[in-house]
Amino acid sequence: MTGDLIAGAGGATPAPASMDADLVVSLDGVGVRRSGTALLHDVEWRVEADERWVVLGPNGAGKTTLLNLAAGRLHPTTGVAHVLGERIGRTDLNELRTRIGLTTAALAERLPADEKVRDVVMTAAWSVVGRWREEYDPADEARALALLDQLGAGALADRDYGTLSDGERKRVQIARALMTDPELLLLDEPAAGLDLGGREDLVARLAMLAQDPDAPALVLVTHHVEEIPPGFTHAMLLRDGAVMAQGPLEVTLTADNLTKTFGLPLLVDRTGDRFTARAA
Ligand SMILES: Nc1ncnc2c1ncn2[C@@H]1O[C@H](COP(=O)(O)OP(=O)(O)OP(=O)(O)O)[C@@H](O)[C@H]1O
Repeated sequence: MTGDLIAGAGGATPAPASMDADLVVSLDGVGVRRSGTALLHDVEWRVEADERWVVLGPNGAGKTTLLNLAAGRLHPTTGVAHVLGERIGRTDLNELRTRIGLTTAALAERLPADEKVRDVVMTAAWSVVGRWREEYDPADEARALALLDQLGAGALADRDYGTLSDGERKRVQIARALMTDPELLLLDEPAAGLDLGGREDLVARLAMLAQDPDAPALVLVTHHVEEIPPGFTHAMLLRDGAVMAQGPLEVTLTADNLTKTFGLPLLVDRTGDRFTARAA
């Protein structure tokens, strides 16, 4: 992967003068409530353009809710959320969303099985799924093919999306999320359901993206420390909608913090730039 295709974090809309222009996500005392339940409470979070964050926590911790906030798909119930310099609730979210790449299981389900892989990627330029009558520039097609190449999926460009393996689909989904040259890339459990080979291949590709200085700011949600790609810089640990710990990876991903987050005694080991965790 070369990263040539990924522009830096320059934005179409400048951040308000009071905000640090390098701040991609800024949450101040953010809470989200649904049906009387707090899905997130009192979250303080700053993501800078050159940071690569992993969000870890058990089922139901609020990880997807946090990602949806960062994607501008959800309004905070309390507190203030800025994404790419825009205040959520006071901005045109459709415009903002074109500046954010997002992969989630729910979005993946909407991709048509009979669509050519190259079109699955290219249609992101129009924020649509399923090619219809949109006019595509040859440059769009070239970009889609180059992104597929970059993700190791170039040979799949003319296949029907529905014929791909889970691992191949994940790579195509990431290429699609990068199509609009986003300033922020959000990945919700990209390695879920992959076998060991598929996971390691994806981790290696995400590591290349993470280490590319021209890549967008990255936020990756996972349940497993084994899935943290080398090059990720920060971690946010969530439990029951509350932040248990956050900060630079090497000081945040401790046995104590993971034990607190997952609610059982855990040991964490680091080998080179990879992590493993197991019950103590
Ligand atoms: N609209 C809603 N109304 C009520 N509760 C909700 C709503 N949406 C989510 N929740 C609950 O909020 C909690 C956090 O959900 P969220 O999907 O953010 O967790 P998660 O950390 O991503 O979980 P998982 O790892 O299982 O995907 C869960 O208990 C979920 O059931």
